[in-house]
Amino acid sequence: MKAVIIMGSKSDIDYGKKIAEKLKFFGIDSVLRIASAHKTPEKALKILKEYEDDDVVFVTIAGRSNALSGFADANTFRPVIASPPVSDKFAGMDLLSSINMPSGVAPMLVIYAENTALAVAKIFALKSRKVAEKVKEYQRKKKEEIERADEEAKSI
Ligand SMILES: Nc1c(C(=O)O)ncn1[C@@H]1O[C@H](COP(=O)(O)O)[C@@H](O)[C@H]1O
Repeated sequence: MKAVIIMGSKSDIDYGKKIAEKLKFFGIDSVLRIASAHKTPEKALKILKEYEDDDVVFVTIAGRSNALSGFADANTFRPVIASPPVSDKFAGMDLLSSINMPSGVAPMLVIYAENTALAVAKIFALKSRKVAEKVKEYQRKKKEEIERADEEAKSI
């Protein structure tokens, strides 16, 4: 059970590390790899094949024009979560390249590191009781945060 985080460039490394860090809360190991569908498609394919026989979820991080996520999804039977780094450059329009896929290509789009880790965890929770319990704990904590915030807001 592992998340394979494939980044399109070394420039995505901080975002990749952030997802890896968030996955630790759920008890999920991850590995960080770099390959670009635009620039090194053979390498991207090799990475997919390297892990595909294990129980993995692929997370693809690709800014600007996201070819990597669709490419990855079309070439593996494992789930692919596209988690493009959000950028306000170019009016945030990079995100559009992660949405409208050709038929038969279905990477799941989730943005932000924490949400991406949660999505990975929910997939693994299908098989692991331990991960399922961590997801429930996570959700409990989120609800408690809102309860606390509400109490504070009331007394302003
Ligand atoms: N979107 C893609 C792909 C791809 O989709 O194959 N390869 C690199 N990139 C992204 O382009 C941005 C700049 O990449 P460079 O550093 O190579 O210029 C990065 O966010 C990367 O993920």
